[in-house]
Amino acid sequence: MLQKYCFKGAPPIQQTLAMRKYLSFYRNLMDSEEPIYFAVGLLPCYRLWVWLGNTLNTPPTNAYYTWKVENMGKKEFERISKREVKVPGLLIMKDVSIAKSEFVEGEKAVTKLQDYQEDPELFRYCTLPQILKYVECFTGPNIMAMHTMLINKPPDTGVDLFGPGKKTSRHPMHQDLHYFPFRPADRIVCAWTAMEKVHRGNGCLVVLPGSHHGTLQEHDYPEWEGGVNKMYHGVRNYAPDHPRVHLEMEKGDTVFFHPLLIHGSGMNQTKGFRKAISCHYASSDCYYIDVNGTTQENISNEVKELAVKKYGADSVSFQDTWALRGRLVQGERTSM
Ligand SMILES: CCCCCCCCCCCCCCCCC(=O)SCCNC(=O)CCNC(=O)[C@H](O)C(C)(C)COP(=O)(O)OP(=O)(O)OC[C@H]1O[C@@H](n2cnc3c(N)ncnc32)[C@H](O)[C@@H]1OP(=O)(O)O
Ligand SMILES: O=C(O)CCC(=O)C(=O)O
Repeated sequence: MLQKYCFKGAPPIQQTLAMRKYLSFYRNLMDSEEPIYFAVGLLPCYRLWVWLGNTLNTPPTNAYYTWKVENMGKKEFERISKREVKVPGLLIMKDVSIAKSEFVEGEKAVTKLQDYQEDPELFRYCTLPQILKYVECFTGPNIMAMHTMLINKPPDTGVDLFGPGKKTSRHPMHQDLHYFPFRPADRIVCAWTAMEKVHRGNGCLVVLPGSHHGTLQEHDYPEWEGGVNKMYHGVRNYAPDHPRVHLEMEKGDTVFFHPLLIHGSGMNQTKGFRKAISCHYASSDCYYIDVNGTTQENISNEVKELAVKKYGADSVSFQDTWALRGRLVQGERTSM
């Protein structure tokens, strides 16, 4: 640990007055109060680390970078999964293999948090200047965060609760534009950040390089033996011999990609959960399109059905579901 945080050794570490006061506060609390007060006393600190992690401008070269990444997002994910906080509009998704199971609970039951725009802790990711600086290159200065996800890809090894290796942790190859009723595509970009090391073993992203120069393809559910997650549509036809790149990434690495890029992710063959956080951004100067009669009609119908079921919103259009969830993160909300 000393090495990780660039200390030369233990001897030079001295207790300062501030450290002494801080530690004696907790000792007194523990010695003189009921244990519950100690837990309550720790709360400000629990929130402070996360705030510091999000606020400090700590680049990957800084000794505290790992500490910062560890304090961003993961704690909030835990609290949401345990239902300690309730976030308006948030969809908590279970993997199809356990969707009907009562026996998997907490973090292990959560494959994805979707639409975290009302959770200040997680949404801070979408406002990070380190991310927006690159996003702006694609969107221009008026930036909307349109779609937010924290993905917790579950193990698919068949050795634990997830059944006999049904491969449902895979994400079929798709183009994100299939889900979006707004254009132009060149003003939309996804930022996807690894919350831990991602590699082929735990299901990193797989991309077909150059495919973003093509057009939007027809998408539908792939015919997978073990079942497919709801709304996980895949591109119907793509050349199976198209070169592929597996994006192996370190914790904290971010990839930015075009909404026409054909991509997906593999099965998680480890016993751990592979976490990543992402946001789809669009220029607020983009405009909505009517997808009726196009290849996007199938997903539009599914999303509207979900909006009716969840919110009883029977007159909501596909475009409205996006306008309601989009949040301005920079500049002016001109059109979207
Ligand atoms: C303001 C209105 C907002 C409307 C919300 C719109 C969401 C739109 C999604 C857009 C995605 C854009 C993505 C672009 C980027 C590319 C991608 O990420 S592609 C993948 C996109 N798809 C998803 O992300 C799907 C996300 N999941 C969900 O939305 C939900 O978790 C859900 C699958 C719809 C289920 O949620 P919920 O209805 O809350 O679940 P339950 O009440 O527990 O169960 C209901 C019913 O559904 C079955 N079920 C649950 N989970 C799954 C699953 N993973 N796969 C299949 N079926 C599932 C469950 O068993 C219940 O079935 P029953 O028969 O009714 O008992
Ligand atoms: O994180 C993953 O496994 C896949 C995510 C993805 O394909 C997407 O965000 O469009």
